[in-house]
Amino acid sequence: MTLEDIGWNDEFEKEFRPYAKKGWVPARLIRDNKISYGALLDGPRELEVIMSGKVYHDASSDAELPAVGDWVALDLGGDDEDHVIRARLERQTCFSRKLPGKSSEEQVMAANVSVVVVVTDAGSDFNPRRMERYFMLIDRSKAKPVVLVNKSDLFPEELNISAKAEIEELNPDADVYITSAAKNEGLEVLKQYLKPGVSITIVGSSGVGKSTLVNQLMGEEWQWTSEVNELTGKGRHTTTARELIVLDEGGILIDNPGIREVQMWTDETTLRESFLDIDAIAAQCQFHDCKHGSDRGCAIRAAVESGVLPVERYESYLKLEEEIEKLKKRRKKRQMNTERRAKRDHKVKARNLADRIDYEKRQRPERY
Ligand SMILES: Nc1nc2c(ncn2[C@@H]2O[C@H](COP(=O)(O)OP(=O)(O)OP(=O)(O)O)[C@@H](O)[C@H]2O)c(=O)[nH]1
Ligand SMILES: [Zn+2]
Repeated sequence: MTLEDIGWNDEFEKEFRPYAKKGWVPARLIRDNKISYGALLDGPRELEVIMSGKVYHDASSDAELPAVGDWVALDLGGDDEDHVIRARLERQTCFSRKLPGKSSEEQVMAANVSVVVVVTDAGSDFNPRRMERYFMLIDRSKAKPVVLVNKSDLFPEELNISAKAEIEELNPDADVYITSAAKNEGLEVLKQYLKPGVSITIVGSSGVGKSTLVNQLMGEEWQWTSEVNELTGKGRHTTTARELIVLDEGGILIDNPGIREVQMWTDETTLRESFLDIDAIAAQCQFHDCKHGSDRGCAIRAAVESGVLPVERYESYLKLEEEIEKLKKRRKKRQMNTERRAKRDHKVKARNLADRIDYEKRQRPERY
């Protein structure tokens, strides 16, 4: 397997030249362990690496820190020494989200991904608002949006077709297909995107068929979970790790829990945004901390009384925080599972990043 097989190209090569002179080597990050990263190198070889204090301090925001999918310049350490990220190459695409709420902090889910596949279905998962949200993220990332209306075997053909049409109307740039991952129907359309060196990622709600799709793409011999070695966390394929899979027929699949989590975040933002009109009315309340009950000067109450705001709509607004709370619980659960896995798979050498950098400085003072 070559570097090109995992996404290396001329542009990266050019940018890397000065780093090569320093004796550093290119590597692609495939896993974010918070303290360390999993990196894939020529060979292929997988290493656990850490970022240098300089890379950490030079980043003016979290989004500038190395992320899954990034290409980095790696300073290989000898035995018992750390392998250190000295620089991050410019991202050619960047699939990221802004954290909800007041924070404007951006979080990178996957760098250098050319195609984002959104999986949905024509049934209970179908949600044009959520789909719009995905499209916004993909559009900003510069990746190509592809949508699969999956589980086609469960729904009448007309329903699948109208779901497809509705999605196409939302975004003329998106390629939309009707598929059944379980029956391996319609998936051949993905071949046109899965070219050597092209990275794709798959998003969509839980249970919509992402893992089933991945299994089909990997071919019969691959089992997404059962073939993963419990100790190393690596798949049976020697050329790949679970988070970055080089498909036999070309194409690089990037998948991790952080990317999968985008759906919950998307749902929260969509929920909030669907009540912007009520937020606007609430902003007119006389008191900042108005409970919209018997409070004096309540604009919400006035709007309900005058019929401007239907009472049912106000009631569903009241459930909003409850819904978001539910989403957060699910997110937390998923995060805990991920962390548990990361701890099991990798030895955590220090409690936090600052300790980690400190440790490195003490080990190799000559580099600072
Ligand atoms: N009938 C039908 N069932 C499907 C199809 N694709 C997936 N399923 C089933 O849906 C269930 C969930 O599928 P998964 O592939 O695990 O869903 P996922 O999107 O990976 O879910 P998370 O891992 O929670 O994100 C499984 O029981 C699959 O067999 C399909 O095209 N048709
Ligand atoms: Zn009020």
